[in-house]
Amino acid sequence: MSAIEQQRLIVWTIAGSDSGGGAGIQADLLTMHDLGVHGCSVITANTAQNTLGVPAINAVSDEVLQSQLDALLDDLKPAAIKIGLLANAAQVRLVANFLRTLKAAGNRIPVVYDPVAVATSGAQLTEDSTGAAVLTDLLPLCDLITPNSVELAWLARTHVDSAETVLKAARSVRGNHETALLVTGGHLEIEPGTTSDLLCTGHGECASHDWLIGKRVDTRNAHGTGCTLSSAIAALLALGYPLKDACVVANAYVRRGLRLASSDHIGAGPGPVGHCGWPDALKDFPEVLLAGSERAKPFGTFSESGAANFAAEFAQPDSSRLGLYPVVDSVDWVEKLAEEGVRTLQLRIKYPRTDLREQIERAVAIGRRYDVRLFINDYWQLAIECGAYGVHLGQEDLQSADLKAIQAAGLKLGISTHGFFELLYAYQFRPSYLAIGAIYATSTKDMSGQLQGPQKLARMAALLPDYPLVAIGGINCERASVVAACGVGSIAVVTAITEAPDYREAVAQLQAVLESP
Ligand SMILES: Cc1ncc(COP(=O)(O)OP(=O)(O)O)c(N)n1
Ligand SMILES: Cc1ncsc1CCOP(=O)(O)O
Ligand SMILES: [Mg+2]
Repeated sequence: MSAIEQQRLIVWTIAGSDSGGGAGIQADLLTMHDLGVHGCSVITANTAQNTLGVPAINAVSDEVLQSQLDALLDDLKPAAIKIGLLANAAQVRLVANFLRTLKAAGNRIPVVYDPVAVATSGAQLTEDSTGAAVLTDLLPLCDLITPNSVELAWLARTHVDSAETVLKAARSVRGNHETALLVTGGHLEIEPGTTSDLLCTGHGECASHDWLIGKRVDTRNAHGTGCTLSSAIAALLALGYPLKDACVVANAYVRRGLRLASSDHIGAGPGPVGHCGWPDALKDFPEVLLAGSERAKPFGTFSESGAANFAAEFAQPDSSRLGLYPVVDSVDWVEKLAEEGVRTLQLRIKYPRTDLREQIERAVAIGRRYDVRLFINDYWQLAIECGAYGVHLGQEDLQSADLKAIQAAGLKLGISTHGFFELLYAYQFRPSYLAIGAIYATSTKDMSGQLQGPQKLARMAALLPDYPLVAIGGINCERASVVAACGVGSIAVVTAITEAPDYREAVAQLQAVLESP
């Protein structure tokens, strides 16, 4: 392969063919192509179907299924696997054996299983005994399974008709496995006018769940949404997106397809969801439900203690472009950079001494003198007491900090985010700015597993074009113009200034990049 050829990642779909072209293998390959990966197909059944129903399933034999898997493994190794319709328990066991062998050989390939059991038309697509085989053989080998509420009820052998019963059934299906579970909510309406997907992740003490709420798209063209969602997640996992990010981006991809294909007419029945490219509009993305908000009540996740500290809609800064934003660890640096005309600064003290309050007071006084937007990292109580311009908090601080007190004191609030899921989560607080990082590898802080890169940054920034956004992590004078072109109005740096041979020169260069039109 020459240096300019780029290897396209391969994603397999092990699923049924939909002769109507709306779901199954056909939807999967369209999705994978749309998201920039190469899709390979392993057909489990040649379903005869159109937009009105499914006259026949036509499962392939075990030999036919195995031969496709073996052929692909010889030459087209996957970066992720999506599994859809498995027509009977024997197919479940065959695919499970195949995955087990792959894993035993040391392959770490993400597997997403969409347990297709019942078509939107109501047609049963798999044999009854399949469910039990899924739970014992296949589920433990998957990273994520994505049932809709009907499929969840089928797997859990229970009735699912409310937030509470969805959560209970999801927990019973997951059992003690690490497999994450995303229950798609198209069939249930927990909050009027919306769809709610339940995402269960983590394991043991770290198990948690999130509700993803999206505006319901009024369309009958929803055929193939489950297949499209799961293959989009597989494609995104192959591309290196973390699971929660892959789930919210795939959710948006499907809702974009529903919105843009809503007026299509294909067949006499419900037509297929569209495959309409990367989701770049915030309106297609779900909102992440916050436990402290009133809205969480019908979902059973409302917590009185969370609500006591909860606030949203923080004071906006005087400009949505905060410009060059050095993050420094001493009052001396605050003063030197204020003297250079830097207008946004953060005091980030990770090893506090006994005179922490005094340091913050001095920094605040300098900030006032030079008209600097001075943010204090972590120490929100001292920031309030000393009258700082604002506070910068990490995701984990959002549970413990008293957001009501920060808001009541009129302080601005900046929140760190690392990817799409956290961006959507933090946006629910409507902070004064959202920071996105780490853009590049950095020696200042361990950010392994949280690197975004400029393409992802640009995709995130496109969702909030007018919102104050700050990029941070590994940014230096050479990289600053690429980062600024991603659509952020501010760049936060530590070492690009504190370790520069001439910090004045670094400030001037970085400011020039941010101020150029
Ligand atoms: C502008 C900006 N963005 C991100 C961070 C990181 O904050 P946090 O997640 O709280 O981590 P620590 O800085 O506390 O290690 C930041 N400080 N500033
Ligand atoms: C505090 C922080 N948060 C995310 S990356 C980072 C460090 C940025 O430092 P540098 O600009 O030296 O890479
Ligand atoms: Mg912090």
